[in-house]
Amino acid sequence: MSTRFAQNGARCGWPQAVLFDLDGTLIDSVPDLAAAVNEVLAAEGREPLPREDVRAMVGHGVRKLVERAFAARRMPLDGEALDRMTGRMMTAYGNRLTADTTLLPGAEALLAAYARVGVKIGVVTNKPEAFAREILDHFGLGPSVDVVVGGDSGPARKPAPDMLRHAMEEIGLGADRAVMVGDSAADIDAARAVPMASIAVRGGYTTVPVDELGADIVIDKLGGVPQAIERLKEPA
Ligand SMILES: O=C(O)COP(=O)(O)O
Ligand SMILES: [Mg+2]
Repeated sequence: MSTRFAQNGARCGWPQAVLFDLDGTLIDSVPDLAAAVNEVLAAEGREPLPREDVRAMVGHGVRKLVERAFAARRMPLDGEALDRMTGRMMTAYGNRLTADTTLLPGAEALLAAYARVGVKIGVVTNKPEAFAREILDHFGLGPSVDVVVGGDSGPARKPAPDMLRHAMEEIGLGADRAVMVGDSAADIDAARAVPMASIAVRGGYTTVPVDELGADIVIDKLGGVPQAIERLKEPA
């Protein structure tokens, strides 16, 4: 992070806030998402999906994941049937939010470092807010995070800009004071629509090649965020 922060701890300068996507950016949740969706598929007599397939289905919320999973097992769902299966998925996944989910390397240190110097931290995820909070608390990240906006918090989900704007309203700063860090098109498209600076981290759940997402900077690892932010120009 900026030496300006490191040296004097002041809350001036840029950025004053960093917004993080959750799944594929701070955590690897696919093992639990896959186990839960396979439980719901099994109850309908459907074959399980490999984790790699589920990985490509994450990022647009629980309902979208259920829709994609059933479509992949030749059982397209919509309307009430999709509502019902989404309800089952909420129960199945809610029962194992952190059974096999892991923090991605560098997540803990990064959030703690920003929190220490007074940079506001937001988590902006398409997964339900309560699930996100439970996961963050499980990994001890809750106290470092100033605002959590989930797919059911009210604002339209990413790739719409609304959740990012809402997070900045809660934080009390303009979008030009923040950077969005994410793994997929939903995150980077949302940031561009705000508009807000963005960093894409490789290795997440994107189906679009990371270099084609249109982020201001692409980095290999979460630990590279502070250096990437140094390279981003502070908005006028
Ligand atoms: O699709 C989801 O449930 C969440 O995905 P996100 O945390 O990457 O926004
Ligand atoms: Mg993600």
